Amino acid sequence: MEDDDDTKQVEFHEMGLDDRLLKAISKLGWSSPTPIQERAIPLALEGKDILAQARTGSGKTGAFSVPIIQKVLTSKQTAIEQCVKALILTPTKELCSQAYKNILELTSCCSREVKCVDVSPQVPLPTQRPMLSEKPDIVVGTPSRVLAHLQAGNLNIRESLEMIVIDEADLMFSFGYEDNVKAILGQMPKIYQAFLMSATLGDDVRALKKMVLHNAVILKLTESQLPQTSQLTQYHIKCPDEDKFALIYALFKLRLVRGKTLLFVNNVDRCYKLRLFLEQFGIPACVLNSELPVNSRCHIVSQFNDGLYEYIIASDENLLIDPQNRPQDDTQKRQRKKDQEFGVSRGLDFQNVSNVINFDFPTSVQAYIHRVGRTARGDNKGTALSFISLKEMPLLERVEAELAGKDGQDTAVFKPYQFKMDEIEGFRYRAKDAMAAVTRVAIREARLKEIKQEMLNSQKLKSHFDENPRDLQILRHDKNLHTVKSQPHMKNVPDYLIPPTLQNLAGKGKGVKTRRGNARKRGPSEGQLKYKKRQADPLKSFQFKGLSANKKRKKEK
Ligand SMILES: Nc1ncnc2c1ncn2[C@@H]1O[C@H](COP(=O)(O)OP(=O)(O)OP(=O)(O)O)[C@@H](O)[C@H]1O
Repeated sequence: MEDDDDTKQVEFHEMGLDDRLLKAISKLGWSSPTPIQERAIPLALEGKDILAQARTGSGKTGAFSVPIIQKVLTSKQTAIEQCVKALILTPTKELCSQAYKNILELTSCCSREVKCVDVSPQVPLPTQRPMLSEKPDIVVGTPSRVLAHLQAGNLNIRESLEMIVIDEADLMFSFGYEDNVKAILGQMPKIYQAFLMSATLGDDVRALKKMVLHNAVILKLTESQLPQTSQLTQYHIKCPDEDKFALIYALFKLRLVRGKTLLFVNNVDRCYKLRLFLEQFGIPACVLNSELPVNSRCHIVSQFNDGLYEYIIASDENLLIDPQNRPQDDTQKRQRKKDQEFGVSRGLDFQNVSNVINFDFPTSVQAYIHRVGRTARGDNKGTALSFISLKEMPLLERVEAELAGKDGQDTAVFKPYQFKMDEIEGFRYRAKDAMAAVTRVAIREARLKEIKQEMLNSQKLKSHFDENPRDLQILRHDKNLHTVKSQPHMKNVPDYLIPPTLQNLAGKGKGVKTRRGNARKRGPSEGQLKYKKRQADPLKSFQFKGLSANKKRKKEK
């Protein structure tokens, strides 16, 4: 059954929602439902199964969370026993954490009545048993984690479960969850209400639909896969791979790219290569990839959302893996150090991202859509810029054909980014110098160093952070890795490097170094710098019961 009802806009307060839920919605600043919410919420409240396809960033999480919370609140009026009523499955831990947070926000005015837990964090199963034994109303998790709890007897849904959501449904099979989902369905009661949410409707979603839904309403929003050109501007710039580094250096230093920016590369090594390169020019960036512990990943995203970082270099390598080549058996899975339940570009709600830069062009159309969908979310505007080497051209053409074809845009999808590469010869020269320091060994060291550092942050200090959550705010993930030798002069841009046409745009005198400016401005003394550095390093500056971490370590020895 396809729903093509086209009547007037229905507002949240006309949906028969509980006042506490309406208050939380208003606290979130959601003045009106998005199109998918407007269509899905009333149908869900009627008890219909729903298959919803709507573009990335269109508010699908609210479309299933609002009716679930409403139904839980309604059932509380007559329920005698506390039980698990809804299960939300998403393919990555980050998405679990995001859905969980959204539910917490939506239940902020009824948090005593509606309990929700996220079981995705990779702690030992028994650690989560106590919270599941309280039979929370809503359980969020990845399919593998939920199944593990079901099999361990920590969770029982056979009698009580009323609703199941499969979010980012099109990823479930390609992330290898088919068997997990089947096994979970095998433990559900015969009658339940189900929601499948997806940005695309492919064969995998159709297969899931057969498995999970009964006579569902299909909400296929005929909007484009990405926001319209008035909201999202997509540029491309042709440059050989070796020029990409000089180009990004010039764009940042000349302030041609401003605001929070996500830079996508195609593998973990490239993350560190780019980070070490930028580090030499005094441009700090965080790295996000599947090797980092999940606590660090979630912390980086939340700090980025809080405005602590300007740049994140992300590799969405899981999305770029050909589904045919995903490791199938357990041995293979164990051999891969990377977290299979990781996804940077899928569904993650990075907030207020001004720019997405495809430093490396993604290897599939879907990966392009999901990366670029991290900007221009909700009703915000955004820019996407793709660097294209000659060998990446066919991929760009595929994306262009797909977006132009499906979205029916009357203008070209991509605008050429007007930039004269030959005007940045000086940047190229410096970039070459910096690249010489970014050796394979430096990259390997940086990768190892960061993993070690992040493991320490996320495990050893976890209990400290649990007790002192405010300290977590000052723990930074973008500090210099120091695996390449830094040359202080590289951090500044002398006048002669700035192309004449860009002298004004580059904000000369506002951070871009001029000769006079240098002479006048004396930096902090070495001692001041050391003190600042020490203060900025929570591992050194934390106070454990009146002792600094270092002193404590020494004392323990
Ligand atoms: N009714 C609304 N009004 C304004 N903003 C909203 C509304 N509903 C959701 N949002 C905001 O829009 C952003 C995107 O929402 P959400 O993450 O649910 O999108 P999505 O469709 O699930 O995207 P994806 O497919 O990438 O997961 C979020 O920041 C969310 O807070």
